[in-house]
Amino acid sequence: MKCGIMPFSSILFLNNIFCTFIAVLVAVDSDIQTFDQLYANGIDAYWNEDWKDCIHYFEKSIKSYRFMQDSIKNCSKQCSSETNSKNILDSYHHFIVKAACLEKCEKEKFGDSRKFLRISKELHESFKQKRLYIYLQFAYFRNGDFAKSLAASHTYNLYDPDDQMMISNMDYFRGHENTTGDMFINLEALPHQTSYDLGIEAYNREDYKDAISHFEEALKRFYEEEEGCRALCEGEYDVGKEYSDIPTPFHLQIVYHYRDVMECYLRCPTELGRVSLKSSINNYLPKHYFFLHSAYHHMHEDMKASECAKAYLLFFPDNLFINSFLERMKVSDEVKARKEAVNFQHRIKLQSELLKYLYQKFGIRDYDKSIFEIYPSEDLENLDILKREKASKNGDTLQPVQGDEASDLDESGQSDEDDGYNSMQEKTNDLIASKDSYNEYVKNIEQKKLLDAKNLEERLDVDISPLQDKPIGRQTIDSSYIVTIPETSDERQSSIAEGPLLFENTVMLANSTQMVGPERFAIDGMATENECKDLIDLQLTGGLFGDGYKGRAQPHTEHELFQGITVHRAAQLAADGQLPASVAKLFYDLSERVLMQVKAYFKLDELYFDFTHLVCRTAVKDTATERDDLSHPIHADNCILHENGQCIKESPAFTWRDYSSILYLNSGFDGGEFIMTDFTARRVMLQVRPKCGRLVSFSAGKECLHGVKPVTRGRRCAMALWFTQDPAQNEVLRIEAKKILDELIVKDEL
Ligand SMILES: O=C(O)CCC(=O)C(=O)O
Ligand SMILES: [Fe+2]
Repeated sequence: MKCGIMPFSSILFLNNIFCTFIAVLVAVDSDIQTFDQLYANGIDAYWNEDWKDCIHYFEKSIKSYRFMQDSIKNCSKQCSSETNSKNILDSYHHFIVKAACLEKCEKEKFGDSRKFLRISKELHESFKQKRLYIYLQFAYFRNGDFAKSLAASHTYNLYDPDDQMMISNMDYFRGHENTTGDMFINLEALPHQTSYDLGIEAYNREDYKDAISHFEEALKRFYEEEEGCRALCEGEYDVGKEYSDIPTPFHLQIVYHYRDVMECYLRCPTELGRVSLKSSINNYLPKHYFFLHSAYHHMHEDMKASECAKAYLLFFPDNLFINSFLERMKVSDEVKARKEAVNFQHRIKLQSELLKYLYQKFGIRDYDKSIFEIYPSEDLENLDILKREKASKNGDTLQPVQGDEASDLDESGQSDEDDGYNSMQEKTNDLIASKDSYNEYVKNIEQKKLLDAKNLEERLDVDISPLQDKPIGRQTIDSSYIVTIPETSDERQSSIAEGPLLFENTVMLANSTQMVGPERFAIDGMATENECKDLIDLQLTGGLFGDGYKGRAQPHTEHELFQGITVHRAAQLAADGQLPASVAKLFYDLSERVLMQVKAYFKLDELYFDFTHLVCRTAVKDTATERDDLSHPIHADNCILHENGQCIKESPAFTWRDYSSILYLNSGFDGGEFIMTDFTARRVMLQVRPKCGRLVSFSAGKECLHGVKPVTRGRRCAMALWFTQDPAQNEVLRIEAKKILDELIVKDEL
């Protein structure tokens, strides 16, 4: 027999993994066959190009393996409930009862000989590593079973995305005319992960009811699987063989075995979060509780939200966000963390302590430390990032899809079925003070806008037809009625404010009406010249090229370089002594001031940070001054602008963002005006020239399509801030940053 395997798309040879398999036995139904017989038969058939037989034997191996695993899990479950020892970790009584029970149960399932259950580590590994699918995909393919071959390739590709052979197979399938979306089946999908993924999907859709039911199901399945995983840990150890060269007196043998079993136990929670060969979802179990807490809170089931919040704290007791939730809701001590989470944590703690004790007693120092770090550090920012990751998975964030314009919008720019503006109002209604009068006001503005838009349509003297074949959002033309917010604030001082100005030295530039649309304003004087200068210095010292755009330094245009820094990074740099703490603090404080002003102006009860970014756009030297692109294409901040003019709240948009602000830090560059367009995303209706301390703020939906004109000379710096009304989206890294800064300030004061 030759050891090798062929991909169907090339004649590459892969070392035959099965050459090293050791003979083991397994029994399935009454048809007793060894695993190696099944394999050997499968492989023989493979090389004889007898695809039917090959498939038959391999499928049977998979079935047998699953049957064996399920049986062990079931026996263990059954036998655990037969013993009721209080002190499970020590009780010999418990061992004897359970061992006798297992013996009986397994005998019933597998027949007389316990050796049927033996399976070599190598073979076990190959099952775990799904290597069978490498063979199967080819056998299916040659047997003419296109869909199954695709599914087998897909299954292995998910498990080992770096495997070149499977990558080329998948390329082949994707380009094939017979391929349909429903053929991409993961034959090894884990039910608990499937539920978890559905939960995340529902959560991102803001369908919290659905999210709850998926996450609850995922949790239930997680605990069942975790129990099963531990049962397999108990079942797979071959005493005597591993330690054959060491004298193994009774107690020592038990301890050695027990050590292996406990190591295996403690790996279970991580293994259950495994999505591929190299990656596992971080903090898989705690995340269930975080999302459940948030989803229940959205559904106003605050008791359940609190129980999940407390369950989350069992893993990460210092989480500021959850702690502040419990404080805010005044949750009493009577409310306890979810029971299953308490039990889980308790058991993990006991097992870890016992294993550590064992290592210590035996002087073992070179153990795998990660075993005790199941949930090593909180990556809660990743819950935030999780969405961002999803959001930017398809490349650029918030860039409109390219294509021809084919607008099916009505004159108001709103499509019938997707009225983001109204639904955002619905969402925030209960949060807005003096709701009715405010709504009345918004309705008036909206009506006025409709009228204006209609009138403008008739009066516009510009022809947009040459732009029709260009992607929406990348080019604009000025309307003949473009409103330019003046350079100096004096002309606008008489504007009527919608909410109060909070800070001294600030002056109103323009309110919503003057900015020709709902929910927008511009204010001057939010930062002093010195503050602007310090922040620009901070940006230039600590800013990263392409920050926020996956390191792409030219995310929007090849004519400019984009650099950014977050509050968290600024705080970290200050902690490392690379920046003055006072400047990092200024960044934090100034952004805080902006939030307060936005909240006051729009009369909001609650507003949270989603993301804050200090950014500079620098014109590349000798670049064209006559540019027909934009520094930042026209977009909305919480929906995807499609070529038909619709802006849909869907991934990869940051759908939870409700308000946006830009605090400008300088002038003295060419171009770079902030612009707002009408619903076509082509006609500029409003223009603001940046300058130090000038703040522009607006709602993040499709009612505020905006962008930046090309910066043709110099550097344009600004603080961009996005806010949300959803407490679950409160930016966790910012809370971290505050912690770092507070510590630094205290140190400075000492
Ligand atoms: O810098 C500006 O004026 C606007 C930037 C912007 O709209 C964004 O980053 O989403
Ligand atoms: Fe924006």
